[in-house]
Amino acid sequence: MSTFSGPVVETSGLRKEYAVRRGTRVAVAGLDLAVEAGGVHGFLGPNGSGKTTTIRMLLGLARPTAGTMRLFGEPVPEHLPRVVGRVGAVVESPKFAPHLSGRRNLLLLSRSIGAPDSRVDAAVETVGLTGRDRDRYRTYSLGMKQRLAIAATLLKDPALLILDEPTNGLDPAGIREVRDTIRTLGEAGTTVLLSSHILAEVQQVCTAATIIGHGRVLASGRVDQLLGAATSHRLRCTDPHAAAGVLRTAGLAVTTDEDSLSVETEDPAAITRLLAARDIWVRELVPARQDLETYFLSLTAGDDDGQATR
Ligand SMILES: Nc1ncnc2c1ncn2[C@@H]1O[C@H](COP(=O)(O)OP(=O)(O)OP(=O)(O)O)[C@@H](O)[C@H]1O
Repeated sequence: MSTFSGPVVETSGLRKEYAVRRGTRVAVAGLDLAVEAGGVHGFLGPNGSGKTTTIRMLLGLARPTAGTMRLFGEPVPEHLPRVVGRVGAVVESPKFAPHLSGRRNLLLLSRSIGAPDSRVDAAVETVGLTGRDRDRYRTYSLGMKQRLAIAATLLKDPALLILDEPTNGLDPAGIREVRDTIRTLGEAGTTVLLSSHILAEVQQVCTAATIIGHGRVLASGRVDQLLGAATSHRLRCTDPHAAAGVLRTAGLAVTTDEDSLSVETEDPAAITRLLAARDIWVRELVPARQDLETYFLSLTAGDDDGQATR
């Protein structure tokens, strides 16, 4: 095992142009990406913003026009053979034999890569297919098929797992199953790079995120830092007009909005304390935390399709 301690995935000035009939299409336009070890890193952007192209380049499936990429510190694609054993990826739906059970499919795969059969049990358990693993693949729901695809990548016990839109086409139950699997993997120490355009889903599992648009990074960092601390609180109380005066006198920033107030403070207990002392009673006090979706929309506002332009 290497003692490498830098970002697990790193790209610098990564660019990909496709020749199209009327010139050149820029799919990735100078992308600087850094994914630190451990946890789930969301790779987020609207349709056509360059996520799949970036992932394909990292995996040696497409050749960059310019820029550099590293996996575990090794330049890729040049040294991909050195690191590929540590990388699992679900980019397209893998082919499983429909008449065989999920378990049998995994056993065949694990033997083909020389992994011990015990890995199959571990993988089945991690993706939550225990109890259904002996059923035929063709009887699986889409969510189960997607989890089996993830299980297949776990057979080589990867330190980095790259998942491209793994919840695409799934119903809410399937999305939840796959999300739980991803969360389990991240908590177990696997670094997961998870591409998606469904922000609300991603927010629930990601520790860090990179948001791209037009093939460029718009924002990157820990999810809690991207969203900022919740300092804004929405307040409903018995006398909003008097409450606004009390809170402003105490030095808090207050804006009024019909029957509720918006109050800026890092200590919401102070609001209840100040108002109770003046016989004003709080009915509702809710932190108005920005969610990733709102943040994402504010960054990508005005994009028709997220595509890069020259
Ligand atoms: N083989 C190709 N030839 C020409 N253009 C391509 C090719 N592959 C991708 N593109 C274009 O590159 C841009 C980025 O596509 P890409 O699939 O990487 O985006 P994405 O962020 O993964 O989108 P989605 O969420 O829809 O999967 C798009 O404009 C797409 O049409």
